[in-house]
Amino acid sequence: RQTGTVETDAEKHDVEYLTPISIGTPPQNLIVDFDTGSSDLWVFSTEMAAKDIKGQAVYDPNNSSTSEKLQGSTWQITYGDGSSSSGDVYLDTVTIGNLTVPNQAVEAATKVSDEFTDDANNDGLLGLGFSSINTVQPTPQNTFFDNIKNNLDAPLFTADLKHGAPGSYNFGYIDPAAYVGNISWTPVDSSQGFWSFTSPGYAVGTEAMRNHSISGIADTGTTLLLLPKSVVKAYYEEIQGAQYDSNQGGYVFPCSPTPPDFVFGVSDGIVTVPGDMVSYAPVDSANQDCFGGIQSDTGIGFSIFGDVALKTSFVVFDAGGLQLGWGAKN
Ligand SMILES: O=C([C@@H]1CCCNC1)N1CCCCC1
Repeated sequence: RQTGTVETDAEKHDVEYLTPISIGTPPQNLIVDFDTGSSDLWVFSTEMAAKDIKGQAVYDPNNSSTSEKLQGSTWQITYGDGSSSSGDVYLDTVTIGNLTVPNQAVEAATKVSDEFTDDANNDGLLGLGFSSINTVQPTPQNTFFDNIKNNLDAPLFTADLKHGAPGSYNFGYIDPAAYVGNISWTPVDSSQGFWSFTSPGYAVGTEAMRNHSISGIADTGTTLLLLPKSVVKAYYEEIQGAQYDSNQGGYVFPCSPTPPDFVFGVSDGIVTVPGDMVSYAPVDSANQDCFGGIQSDTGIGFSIFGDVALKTSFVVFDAGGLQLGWGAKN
């Protein structure tokens, strides 16, 4: 039985968190976005048109003595923000930190949408959702975590994402030095392939908790905290000058004073998103108005607890107990 750890770094404004992995023999080093909201491990590859690659590292299966083409298999994924990618599939050795899966399905991209081409530092995605939503056809493939979880001391991983500082993903153990107090546990519904849970309520600033349950997914691959329209409206009503700005595509408000905290319940505990983390990023160089880190989940059908929520906590993704644990960071 094993455990592993790997450092993850925040891009500008914590828009995404990028983590090094290696693929093949000899190892090819790529830096990818660990995404608990999807379940494909796909990478930029030598099979793509040169015009679609702008600075990314690529996987070259022909340069790996351990790659094996999964004949006849293809994949295609479209994300909630409209971005997409597709390609074919190899089995190859994948290593994260000190953990290795010898025959991991590596989805080599032949095409990616502009959002990925224009994201120079991101070489692909590593899905940490449930394998039931892997897009490989005709036979869906397992995620890295599903392939290794039975070799781990415990079938779980943890995400310790930080604001503008390196964080870490750990596999197989809960680091007692990473959190203080008790971890609040809540059951996960994995039927849609996501780490889905229901928060019993929320509060704005120092107000009393409102009994308004919010169902959503813990998604390390989504930047913001996307909540029901009614909750978002109640929050921004407490900020002088906050308004929905159709040009920016979301709520914008004066960068100072610091907005109120947003608190949401997790079973017997609470998670506090500090006001200065709700203030996501200035909308212009004048730095007067800020784009909100809390926006509406309209049209998705459930909320998305993205990085704005996750980076406040030490989060345990427990596939054994099918539960999420939220702990206060040390
Ligand atoms: O495409 C996504 C997200 C996009 C950002 C990265 N994580 C996956 N989904 C999650 C929400 C429901 C629709 C699918």
